[in-house]
Amino acid sequence: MSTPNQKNIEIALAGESGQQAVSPVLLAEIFQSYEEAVVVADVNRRIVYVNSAVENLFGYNKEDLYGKETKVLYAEERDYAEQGNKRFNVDSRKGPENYRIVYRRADGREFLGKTTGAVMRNMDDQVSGFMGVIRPARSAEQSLDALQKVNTITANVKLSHEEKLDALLRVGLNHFGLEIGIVSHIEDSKYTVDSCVDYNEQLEPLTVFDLSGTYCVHTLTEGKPVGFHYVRESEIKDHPCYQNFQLESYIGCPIMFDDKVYGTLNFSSPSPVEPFNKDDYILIELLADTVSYLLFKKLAEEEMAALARIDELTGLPNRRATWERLTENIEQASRTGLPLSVLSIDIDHFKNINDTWGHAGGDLALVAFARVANQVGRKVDFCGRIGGEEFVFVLPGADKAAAQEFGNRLRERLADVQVEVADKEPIRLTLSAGIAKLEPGDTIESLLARADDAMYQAKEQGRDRVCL
Ligand SMILES: Nc1nc2c(ncn2[C@@H]2O[C@H](COP(=O)(O)OP(=O)(O)OP(=O)(O)O)[C@@H](O)[C@H]2O)c(=O)[nH]1
Repeated sequence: MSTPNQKNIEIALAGESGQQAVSPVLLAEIFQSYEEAVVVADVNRRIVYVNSAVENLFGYNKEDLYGKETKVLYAEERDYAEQGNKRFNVDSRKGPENYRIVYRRADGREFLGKTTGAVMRNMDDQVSGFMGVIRPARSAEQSLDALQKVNTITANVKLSHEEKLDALLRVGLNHFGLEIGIVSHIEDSKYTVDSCVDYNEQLEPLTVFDLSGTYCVHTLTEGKPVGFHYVRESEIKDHPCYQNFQLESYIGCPIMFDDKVYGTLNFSSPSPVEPFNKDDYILIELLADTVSYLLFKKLAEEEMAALARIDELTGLPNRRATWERLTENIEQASRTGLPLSVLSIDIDHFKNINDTWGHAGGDLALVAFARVANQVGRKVDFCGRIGGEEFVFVLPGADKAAAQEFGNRLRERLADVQVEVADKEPIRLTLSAGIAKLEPGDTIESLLARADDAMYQAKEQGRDRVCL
């Protein structure tokens, strides 16, 4: 008796000559009772036959699949294309091969499948179709696959910190078959979503919850990975997280940072899942360690970047940072139309200070100037060290008169300072400053050049003064 699929298989298996290598009816009968999922496709990679195991594994009815490209079974379109290039094309001479592919079920869940695939040829040696036999990988193999992905993600220099976290969360979601992945930051009872992937697109980063309203409270109490696969059937069914969000499944692990709890890595879903096993707990611990490493790396990079912008001696913004901030201020002033003035400042007779009090004394004098500069400026003002004893003060919102008043106040405050040096008279400092106000068409260079000119005037006129 012929099955409804027989015609399709005949077409797929028969070459143009119509000669068949093996009876399609026999194939269908064998595969029907086969425990592993068998997919047969024609030369265009369209599905012509699936057995019952495919229906179970992928959650489709056979009829839904016939005529569709095998792409429908793949989680990643890229994998489908790659398989086409490698194996499932008419030029392929390779025999059966074993490989691993992430597949997607009808309900969207993904799984790793060990696959044996081959090109089928008829008696005339023409490609008559493709066949794949698929077995879901066992948990340990899936964990290994997830770990390989984690490795690839962390090693990828092209990904930003945020992209890496996003990719790691997706690895966890795929592995555990859950829908919401979160990196949380927890301080006291405040639970803040640092990063998240929510397949239902409801959760946003920076959302804040009370820790007691999340399952993570259990994770932190235990201090190790904790999982609930079916909350309704568990002892925590009265938990506020279940009452409020009906999350049936959860697996979470503390993220440790500098020997303290930073927060948690957790995955959850409104649907129950298979019970979590030992490998799952090992995997989430490794994922949490990876997140912790990424957080540490980001912090270290931020510190390095900040250090590269700070003058080591005075703690003021260095030349590079001064340029960056002044560029921002100029852009802002051009946008708002508010005035912006700068002071070019040079400490007077500094060579003499070095000669008299030594280089170390000169350094102390520079530090003393920086302290005064920080005290005199408003929050929006900033002073940068752009050379040895040369500084630039940037005053957003100040016109020339306000800048002059400010310069004189700075001069007077500096005059009050005595820099104590062991066994010597204290150092007293004066400064010469020149003011320039931002004009339309100014660049940093033209603005600072005018301020420098005014500063040289102040030097020429006898120092310890502010010139316009
Ligand atoms: N102690 C110390 N001295 C520095 C530093 N950077 C530059 N200098 C010195 O600052 C002095 C600057 O001197 P000059 O540019 O000749 O000018 P000046 O002596 O300040 O004289 P006027 O600017 O004309 O008032 C030089 O002797 C530099 O060696 C530093 O980081 N520490």
